[in-house]
Amino acid sequence: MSQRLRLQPTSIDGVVVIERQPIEDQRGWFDRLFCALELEPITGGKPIVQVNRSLTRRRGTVRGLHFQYPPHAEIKIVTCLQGEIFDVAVDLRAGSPSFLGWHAMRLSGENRRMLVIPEGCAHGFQTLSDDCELLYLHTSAYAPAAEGGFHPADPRLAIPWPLPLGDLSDRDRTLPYIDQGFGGVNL
Ligand SMILES: Cc1cn([C@H]2C[C@H](O)[C@@H](COP(=O)(O)OP(=O)(O)O[C@H]3O[C@@H](C)C(=O)[C@@H](O)[C@H]3O)O2)c(=O)[nH]c1=O
Repeated sequence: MSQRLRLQPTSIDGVVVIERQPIEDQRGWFDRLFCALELEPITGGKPIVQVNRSLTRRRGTVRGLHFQYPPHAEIKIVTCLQGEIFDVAVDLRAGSPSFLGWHAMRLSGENRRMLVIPEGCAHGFQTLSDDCELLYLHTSAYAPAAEGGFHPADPRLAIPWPLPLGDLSDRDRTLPYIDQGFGGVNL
């Protein structure tokens, strides 16, 4: 089977960039978004159990930083189908050598990059254009009672959002900063 998904590690264990290699001909293109076999090194064979899509209308909007606590911890594969975002994965895993470290990069409909957010890591993004459409693949179903989150402007993380923080949801506006006593997520 042809490889269409190229995996590139980052400095954070488990945070992986997936570069899609679409097939083009005179009609247009054919673009593989997921392949259980090619992505087995990432999912460890865990099935994708939910697929979600979101639209964010305004440039500068921030969503996040969100994660789910065990037993609903999830691997999340994030794709920007339309527009451009600044996407961030934050390592919250207890005992991780990169605890509270983060990886940030631009994802867009044009660059066809996807970011893998492993279990125990938070995810957030800022839209760099209007009308950004995202697609998420999840290894765990949405479990509101297991949701965790930290404020995107957390001073300990100091994430360099490219634009002033625009629209935030009511929930995200009230997310806490990381407490000094936070020991991380135990998986
Ligand atoms: C995340 C989620 C939300 N919802 C509901 C709850 C709420 O009424 C509405 C909007 O939810 P939120 O405000 O949490 O949506 P949003 O702030 O876009 O949440 C998302 O943020 C990014 C950063 C992620 O990584 C996603 O996994 C998810 O947490 O949709 C679901 O039904 N299923 C879901 O999986």
